[in-house]
Amino acid sequence: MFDARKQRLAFDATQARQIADRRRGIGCDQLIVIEPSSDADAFMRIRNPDGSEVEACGNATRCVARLLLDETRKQKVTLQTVAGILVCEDAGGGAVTVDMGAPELSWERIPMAEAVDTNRFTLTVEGESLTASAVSMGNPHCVLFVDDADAAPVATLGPKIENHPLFPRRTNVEFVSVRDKGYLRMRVWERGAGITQACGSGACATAVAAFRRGLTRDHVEIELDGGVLSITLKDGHVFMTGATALAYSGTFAFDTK
Ligand SMILES: N[C@H](CCC[C@H](N)C(=O)O)C(=O)O
Repeated sequence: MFDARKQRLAFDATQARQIADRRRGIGCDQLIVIEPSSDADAFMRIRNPDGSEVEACGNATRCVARLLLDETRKQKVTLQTVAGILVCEDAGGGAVTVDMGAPELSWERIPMAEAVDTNRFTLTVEGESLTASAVSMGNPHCVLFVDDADAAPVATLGPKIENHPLFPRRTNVEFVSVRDKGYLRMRVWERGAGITQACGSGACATAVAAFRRGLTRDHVEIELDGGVLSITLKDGHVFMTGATALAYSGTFAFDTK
C-alpha cells in the first residue's frame, strides 16, 4: 500500500506488475495507491499483480479505512474507487465495517457475454457442466456451491473459469460449501491474482449468491483461508465487517526517484 496523498504517485500496469511480483518486487495480492479525492476522504486505486486496474477490493478497503480512521480519529470515513464511493465505519476492537453498496445481478452488468439467469446457470468447462451463480460487487464474481470447498480443485478449475468466454472482463471465482444457514466456507481464485488468503468482495458476492439460492439467512459468517468475515445484507446493500491486521508505522510515501 502506497500513500500518495502528499505527492503525485502513479504506477502503470508494468510497474504494478514489477512491484507485485513476489519474485522481483514486494509481492502482494493487490497493489493499493491512496490518492487525494475531492469527493471522499481519499481515492483508492486498485491494481492486481497482473497489472490490471480493478473496480473493487473489499479487504484493501478495510485496511485503508483503518489507516484513515486511526489518522483522523473519525468514526466514519469515505473511500472513492473507480466504481463509486464506499462508507467505512469503525466497528470497534480494530474491526471495520464497509458498506460495499448494492450488488449487481443483471448478466449485462456483471458483465457476461450472453443472457443467463445469474442466480443459477450452467458453465461448460472442457466438456464438464458446472452450475454457478454470478454477482458483481463492482468487480465480477462467479460462485460455485460445492460439497466440500476444502477439496475443490481451485488451482486447476479457477483459472479456466477466470478466463471463460462467458466473462468478457474475466472473473473472480469462489468455491463455497454451506456449513449451515449462518456459516459458509469459501476458497477463492482471484482474477489477475490467483489463489489468495481472502477476498472481501468475493465474500460479499458469495453471501448474496447464497441468500438468493435460499441457502443462508441475511447475515452470514464466511470462513476464508485468512480468517472469518461477517456479511450482512440490509436495505439492498452488502455490509462487510472484519478485523484488520495492518502492519504500518503511520503513513509513508514511496520514493519516486
Ligand atoms: N482480484 C480482484 C480484486 C481484488 C479483490 C479482493 N482482493 C478483495 O478483497 O475484494 C478483481 O480482479 O476483481
